[in-house]
Amino acid sequence: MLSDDPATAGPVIALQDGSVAIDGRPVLRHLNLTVNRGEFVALMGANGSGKSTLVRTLTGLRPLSRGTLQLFGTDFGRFREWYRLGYVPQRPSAAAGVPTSVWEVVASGRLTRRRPLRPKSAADRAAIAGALEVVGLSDRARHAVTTLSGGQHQRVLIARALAGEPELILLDEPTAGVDLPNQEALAQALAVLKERGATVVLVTHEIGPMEPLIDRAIVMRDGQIAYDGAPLTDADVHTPLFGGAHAHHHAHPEPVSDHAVNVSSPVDSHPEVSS
Ligand SMILES: Nc1ncnc2c1ncn2[C@@H]1O[C@H](COP(=O)(O)OP(=O)(O)OP(=O)(O)O)[C@@H](O)[C@H]1O
Repeated sequence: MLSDDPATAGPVIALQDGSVAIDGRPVLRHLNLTVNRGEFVALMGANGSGKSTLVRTLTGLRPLSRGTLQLFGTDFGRFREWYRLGYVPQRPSAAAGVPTSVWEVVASGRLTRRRPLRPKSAADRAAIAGALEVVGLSDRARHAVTTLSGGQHQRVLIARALAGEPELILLDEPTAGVDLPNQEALAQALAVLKERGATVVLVTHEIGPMEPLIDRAIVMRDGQIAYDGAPLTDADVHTPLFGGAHAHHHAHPEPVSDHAVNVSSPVDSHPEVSS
């Protein structure tokens, strides 16, 4: 999946002085963030601190109002290699509309790899089957996604991202409202990605079974990076770093989350994140 080409040896994400304003209100303020190839980063912080906005900015769903962003060494404005990114949004959307099978949702993750109007290749089929296996849902391939639990649903979305064989995967609270067995299945899927050398940015409120995977923790506070360093534990979440005793996080309620600030994509030409 990864090449040893020296041209791809630099940081996967390089954000400099990045600011984002929503309706004129600053939501991200002067962020500097470099993520190197193969790092597994936990992005943490109190509710409303800007984690989702940062992830959306990194995928192009939210434009920067100031600063520069490079992905894989390419200026964001010139970046076209969307197949190198996988994105699992906060809000589960796989079941919207007509009942779609698990296999179809995962297959949609191959869209940016395929040339239009071509039948799926053997490589496509192998990638789809492999992604379902990684998340432990091979036996559910023909089931309608509407029949799945919230945790299984999240695993389908992760399989969709995996099917595109991304080098960088961004996941926005995949474990929120998910029971422990499903969290463990998610952790196993992410461990496979990590072994393959992928770079992972994981927004999370609780670390739980992800703990052994995490190389680096970033804590957001009021749209800025309050901490960037060694991995934290779930106990650290109650420290002032996270906004003090009155600003504890709460996991989003079942099913998974129904986030009030869901945004639609202002970037039409971005099939991997807009479906
Ligand atoms: N579409 C939007 N319209 C208005 N305000 C928004 C929008 N999206 C985000 N915000 C605001 O930006 C700030 C950061 O929100 P964001 O969702 O990025 O935080 P978060 O750290 O991901 O929070 P959570 O843990 O609750 O998901 C919040 O104050 C939020 O209200």
